[in-house]
Amino acid sequence: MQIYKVGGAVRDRLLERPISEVDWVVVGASAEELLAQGFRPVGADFPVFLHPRTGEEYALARTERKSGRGYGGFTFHASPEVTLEEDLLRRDLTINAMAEDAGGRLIDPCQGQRDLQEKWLRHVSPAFAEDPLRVLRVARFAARYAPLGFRVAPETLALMHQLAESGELQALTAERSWKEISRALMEPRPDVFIQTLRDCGTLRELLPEVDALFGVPQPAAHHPEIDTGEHLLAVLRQCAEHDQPLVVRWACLLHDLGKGVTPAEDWPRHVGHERKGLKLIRAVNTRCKAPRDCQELALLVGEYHTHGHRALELRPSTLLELLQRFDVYRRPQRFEEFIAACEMDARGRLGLERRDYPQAGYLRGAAAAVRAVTVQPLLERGLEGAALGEALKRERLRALETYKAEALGEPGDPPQTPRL
Ligand SMILES: Nc1ccn([C@@H]2O[C@H](COP(=O)(O)OP(=O)(O)OP(=O)(O)O)[C@@H](O)[C@H]2O)c(=O)n1
Repeated sequence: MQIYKVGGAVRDRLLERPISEVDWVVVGASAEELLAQGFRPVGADFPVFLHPRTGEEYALARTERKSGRGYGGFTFHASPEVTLEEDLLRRDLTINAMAEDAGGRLIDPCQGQRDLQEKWLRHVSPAFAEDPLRVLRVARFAARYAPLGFRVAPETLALMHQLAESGELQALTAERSWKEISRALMEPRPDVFIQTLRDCGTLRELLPEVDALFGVPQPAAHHPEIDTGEHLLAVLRQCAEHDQPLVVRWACLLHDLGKGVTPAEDWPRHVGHERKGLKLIRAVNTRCKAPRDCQELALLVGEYHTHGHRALELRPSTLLELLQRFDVYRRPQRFEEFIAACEMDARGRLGLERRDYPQAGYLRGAAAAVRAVTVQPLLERGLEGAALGEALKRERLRALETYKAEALGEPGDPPQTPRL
C-alpha cells in the first residue's frame, strides 16, 4: 500500500499558508486491511478512516459516485485497484487535486500548480457535479483566497450555474450546507462568498431571502449608490475586518431581511422592516439548522438593530426594556454581541467605515449602570415578591436616567442619529 498527502495540506504548503489539517489518500489497500491495522471508519459507507494514533483522516483512493445511504446521501467506489491519478481526477478543484509522496515529490496531473500561480479556482472535470456541495466549497475558497487575488474560472462558474439550475442543491442536507456556510462566513472575505453564490445563481436557491435584498434601495441616510444587498456585503466585510465571531456574522447576514419584503411604496425608508424580517429570520434559522446561539442573536439583532442605532435618543424606559429583553444581568456577552452587530451594520454604510460609533460605548455604559443596581438594600427594606420587582425596576430606571444625563449632558436636545 502507498500513502500520499493530498488536498488542502499540499495546496496550502505551496501557497505558504498555515496548514490546518492533513488528509491522506491510501492506494492499493482495502478497507479490511486498514481496519486490521487499527484504523477506525468515519461514517458507514464513506471510505475514510481515522489513524489509530494521530486521528488524521486517511481515505481509500476512490472513483465515481454510487448511490447509498452514506456521506450526504451517496458514497464512492473505493478499491485497491483505484490509482492515485484516478482519485485526483475526480476531486473538486485543480488546486485541491495535488498529492505528495513520502519523499515530498509533487504529483499534479490537473495543473493545480499552474492554477495556484495564476490564481484560478478551476474545477477538475465534469465529475465536479457529483457533489453539489462543491458549489458552496468553491464560493468558500473564493472568500478565503480573494485577498490573494484568486478568482473563480469562468467555466467553473458556468458549471456552478448549471448545478444551481438543475435543482440538485436541494438534495444537500442542512448539516453539510451549514458547515460550509458557517466556515465561509469566518473567512477573510465573507462578502465574496455571498457574491460568488449570487454570481452563479445559487444564492437564490440557498438563501432566497438574502438574494431578495439585491436591487432594493436603502434609506436616504445610506450612500445612495448602494442597495440593501450591497450594504449587506459591506457589513460582512466589516465583520471580517473587525474579527467578529460567527454569531455576529450570522446575525449581520440576516439583520435586514425584512427590507426584502417591504412594499415598494415604503421604500426607501422600510418602516417596520425589523418586525417583518423576524418571520424570515426564523425560517432561515430553521432551514439551515443554525446553532441555538446563532438563531437567538439573529432574531434579537433583526428586531432591535434600529434601537441600537438610535440608542442615544431612546428614553430611559425604552432603554431599560431593551436591556431586559437582552437579559443583560445574566447574559452580558449576548448584549456585547448585539452591540458589535449594530456597529458592523453602521460601519457597512459607505463613509462610516472609519468613523466612531458612539452608540457602542453608550449602550455598554447603560448595561453597566443597570447591572450596578443591587437588590440587597431593597431586601433590607423588607420588600419581596411583586413589590420587590417594582422597586428594582424603579431603581434601575433611576440609574439609567442618571447615566443618560451624565453621559449626554442635561437636559438638551437628544443628538439625532440617522435611521440605518
Ligand atoms: N466535496 C468535496 C470535498 C473534498 N474534496 C477533496 O478532498 C480534499 C479534502 O477536503 P477538505 O478537508 O474538506 O478540504 P481542504 O481542501 O483540506 O480544505 P480546508 O483547508 O478547508 O480544510 C479537498 O482538498 C478535495 O481534494 C472534494 O473533492 N470534494
